[in-house]
Amino acid sequence: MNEIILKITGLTKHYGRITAINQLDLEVHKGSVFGLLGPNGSGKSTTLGILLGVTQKDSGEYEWFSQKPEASQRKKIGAILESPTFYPYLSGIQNLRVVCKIKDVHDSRIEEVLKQVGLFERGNSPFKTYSLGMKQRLAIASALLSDPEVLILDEPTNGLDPQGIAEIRELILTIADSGKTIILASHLLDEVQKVCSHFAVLKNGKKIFSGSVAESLSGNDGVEISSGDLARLEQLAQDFSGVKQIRKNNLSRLEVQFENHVDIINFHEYLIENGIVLNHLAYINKSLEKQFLELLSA
Ligand SMILES: Nc1ncnc2c1ncn2[C@@H]1O[C@H](COP(=O)(O)OP(=O)(O)OP(=O)(O)O)[C@@H](O)[C@H]1O
Repeated sequence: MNEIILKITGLTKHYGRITAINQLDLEVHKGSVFGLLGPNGSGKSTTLGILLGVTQKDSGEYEWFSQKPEASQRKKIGAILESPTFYPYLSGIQNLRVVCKIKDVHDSRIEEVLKQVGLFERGNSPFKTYSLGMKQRLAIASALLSDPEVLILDEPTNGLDPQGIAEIRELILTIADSGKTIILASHLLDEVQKVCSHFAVLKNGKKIFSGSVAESLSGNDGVEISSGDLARLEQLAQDFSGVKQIRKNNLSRLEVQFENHVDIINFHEYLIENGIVLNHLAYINKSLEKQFLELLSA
């Protein structure tokens, strides 16, 4: 996952007095599912628009595949920025034929992409009979026609019902498994948490955080423990080096925070060696949501 697919440096865009993107730096690595997370108006769509060459930047640079932007790269990037317009009376297959002509892609790709998005059985039905989720899947199929290395999606589950949302998220993961790099903009933390491997948080056009989702989720916030002899447990916890903080909560359990997560295992072994058997042990995990809200309110 070390190859850099996209590198953005100091990207800035103003709309009159509004700074839509402010000195944005980002790196997206091959094979990752990268989430651009931020509330409405934080600059996600503007960023994607610039990266696709449909919006002019004011300053800063970006490189796709370690090269300065040029038209030929667009073939390697599939994108859905807004709901694409399909002909309502034409079938899925006929609509994709139109896209093939525009993109100069051979028709033989249609069967493959329809299978990929799970629409093969409905390929001959008119577009207007598709559910919203199916329409979105056809849009993704259309973006996949040129077999791009990168797929860019702006709010891919907007307006879908829970089943449609689950299907699209599943599809994104399947596409990522096939080796493509995916960049998606979303204001939904839950979405980023469920499908992305890495993410950056934008606020007023500025990047206020970037990192791996797994690392952010495994943020060691400690454990909640209790035992028959709480006083002894507390004493042992105080004596253990690596314990940052101990607090008795309103369930008469101890919440113990550590300097780093390796210490949790060591800590448990240490308690057993000292004759303490825990009757409760639960990890306390600060959710990504809490971290996200903290970041945005900072
Ligand atoms: N064409 C435009 N003209 C003027 N201002 C714009 C234009 N496009 C975006 N903006 C402004 O730039 C800022 C960033 O907007 P952008 O659409 O990139 O954010 P976003 O994070 O994608 O939000 P949303 O999810 O609401 O689309 C906002 O303040 C928005 O009002």
